[in-house]
Amino acid sequence: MKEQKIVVLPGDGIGKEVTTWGKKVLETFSGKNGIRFTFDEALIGHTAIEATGNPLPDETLQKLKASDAVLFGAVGHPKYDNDPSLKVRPEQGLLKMRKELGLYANLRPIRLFDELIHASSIKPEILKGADILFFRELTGDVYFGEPRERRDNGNVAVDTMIYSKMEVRRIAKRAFEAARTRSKKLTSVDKANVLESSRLWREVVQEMAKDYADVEVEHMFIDTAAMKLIKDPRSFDVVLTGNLFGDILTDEASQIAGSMGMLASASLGDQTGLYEPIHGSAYDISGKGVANPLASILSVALMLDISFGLKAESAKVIQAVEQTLKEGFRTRDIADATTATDKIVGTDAMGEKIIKKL
Ligand SMILES: NC(=O)C1=CN([C@@H]2O[C@H](COP(=O)(O)OP(=O)(O)OC[C@H]3O[C@@H](n4cnc5c(N)ncnc54)[C@H](O)[C@@H]3O)[C@@H](O)[C@H]2O)C=CC1
Ligand SMILES: CC(C)CC(=O)C(=O)O
Ligand SMILES: [Mg+2]
Repeated sequence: MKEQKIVVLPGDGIGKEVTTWGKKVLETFSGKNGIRFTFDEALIGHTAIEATGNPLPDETLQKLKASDAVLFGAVGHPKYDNDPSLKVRPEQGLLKMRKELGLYANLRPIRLFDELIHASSIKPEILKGADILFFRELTGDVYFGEPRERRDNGNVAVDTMIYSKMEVRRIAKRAFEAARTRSKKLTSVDKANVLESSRLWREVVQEMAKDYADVEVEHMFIDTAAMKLIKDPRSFDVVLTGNLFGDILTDEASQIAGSMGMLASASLGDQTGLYEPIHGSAYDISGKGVANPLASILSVALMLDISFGLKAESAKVIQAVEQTLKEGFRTRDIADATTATDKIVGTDAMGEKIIKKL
């Protein structure tokens, strides 16, 4: 039996609540098909700052580097959001983790389950059939660029938007390869009419397009992409973009799937893979037992497939989600206000419904 080490990082807020269910899903597959999962929990974010003063303690980083896959929840706490002057912040732990593990490719599938077509605020006839795969670059851009500082006695703030050709090439390669296995259409999103880093981005994608003549490439400015995503979501298939634009566009795209609580992601590089919902710690609903655990559970489906090649098991998780939605069970974020047929359940009841089907 092959042993695979999973590091679980619940993090903060609803991160803890939903990761419990992602982990339980993994447990149901352990010891089957020649793979046994072992679990090791570690600290990150506000929880880690409270315990150690560090949002990504060395002990956590060592465990992550020795892992076969990581299941992450979310970080963040209102204490820091309400006081921008604080120097040590939970999100620094997340950014450092992505950088240290070389997780440059963030895959964010926008999967619309038919059962949730009325949960979205977009009209069903605009949505039906929408299916998008985002490739968000994850270790570059303005989130990491230097200098990043205050000047002029704190009266001026500087961040640096920066990309190298190498950084663009490696994420674009993954997006082109994925486009080949899907509808052979790739939309690269930038702001090349204004930003030099975007002009470099576009130049690299144009150069690479020559090697992927079978893929239709479209270049779109971020402002137009934000508009078209809502106007005509079916006109997108694979979307390639940078760290900042990808962060924003995928939160927007969560409304195609019905809720932030439905979007899973995989962060990949050359070492271990990390799987996490796209949402944050959602302190507005934390501790109430209402968070949707399906994004964490669907992140585990991505892990089973991508990190462990367990395609049938991954499909089984997705089917369990689909079936549970067909039966009418909904956390309140995906409830359809126009019908009385939804059965509203909390985080744990939703998690249990899924586990019973595996
Ligand atoms: N990957 C991460 O760890 C991320 C961390 N953050 C951090 O999280 C904190 C809160 O940020 P927000 O801007 O509020 O973004 P958020 O993603 O936590 O929440 C945005 C909205 O979506 C709802 N929501 C999110 N996940 C949900 C779920 N599973 N079920 C039901 N509803 C859900 C929330 O209730 C809220 O109304 C901040 O400190 C932020 O820095 C934000 C995004 C990602
Ligand atoms: C700290 C942020 C970059 C987290 C976030 O919003 C994300 O990764 O989507
Ligand atoms: Mg985000």
